[in-house]
Amino acid sequence: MLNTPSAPTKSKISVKDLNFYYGKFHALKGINMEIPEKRVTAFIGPSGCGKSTLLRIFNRMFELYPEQRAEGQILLDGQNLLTSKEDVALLRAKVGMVFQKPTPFPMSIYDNIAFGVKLFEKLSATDMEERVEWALRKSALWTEVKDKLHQSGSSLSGGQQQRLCIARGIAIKPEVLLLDEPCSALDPISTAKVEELIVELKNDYTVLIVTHNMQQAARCSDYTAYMYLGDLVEFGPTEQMFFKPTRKETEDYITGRFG
Ligand SMILES: Nc1ncnc2c1ncn2[C@@H]1O[C@H](COP(=O)(O)OP(=O)(O)OP(=O)(O)O)[C@@H](O)[C@H]1O
Repeated sequence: MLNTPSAPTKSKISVKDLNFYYGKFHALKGINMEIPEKRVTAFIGPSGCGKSTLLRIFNRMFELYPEQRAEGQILLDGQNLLTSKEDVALLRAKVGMVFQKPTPFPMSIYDNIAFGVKLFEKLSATDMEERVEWALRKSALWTEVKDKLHQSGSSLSGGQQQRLCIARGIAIKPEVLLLDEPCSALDPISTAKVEELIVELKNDYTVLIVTHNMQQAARCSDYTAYMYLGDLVEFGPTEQMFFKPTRKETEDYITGRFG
């Protein structure tokens, strides 16, 4: 069953004439798109088309590397985050990211979540306990870990670790959550749990997900962007992209005739 976006929603992120370079390599070419608020937008396309590159621009991750350069505008609620003077740590509190491989910090389950919250908020011990429980419940992990909050995060299974990373990401209450192939290291049961969670998260967050798994894009996303060789080929409601794409290239990719 494909998702049909419910009521239309306002744009959370506007991408305008975005070009991106790794040194001289032109990796993203004139991308324009409006990413809807409180919806799940999936980025699909063959390996190397620029999906992860685009995702990492949304929280300025690329700035860690001096040879990487973005031109154009990315407006988050109207503010260009590429030129904003805002501290990058504050941007990353608003735009959280979860990576392909689960990356729990080498500390307890509880501290994995409390650590990031402490950077941005001064909470009493009781409020912190509530926040940790809230994030773990939202991430569908609470019942599995509530009796072992002080055990190491790395003692959890891969799927539980990934849900812990999602809990850590949402505990600081971001507005946007970036998920870069969050299920690629997970078994089918854990994948199903994370997918359910993604659908749940859009009640509160704008979710952007890079995935190689077309069924996953179809199951979880409201909007889908198909990319190829640094171009955004087509972007629209997921149902339309899967059943009535306007571009032949999209249809070929989605039906597996690509390549
Ligand atoms: N650090 C880098 N330096 C130079 N080129 C890079 C770098 N990272 C990515 N690229 C190139 O940029 C292009 C886009 O890569 P990107 O990782 O964004 O693609 P992708 O669609 O996410 O691929 P995949 O699905 O395989 O993860 C590719 O041609 C890649 O080789």
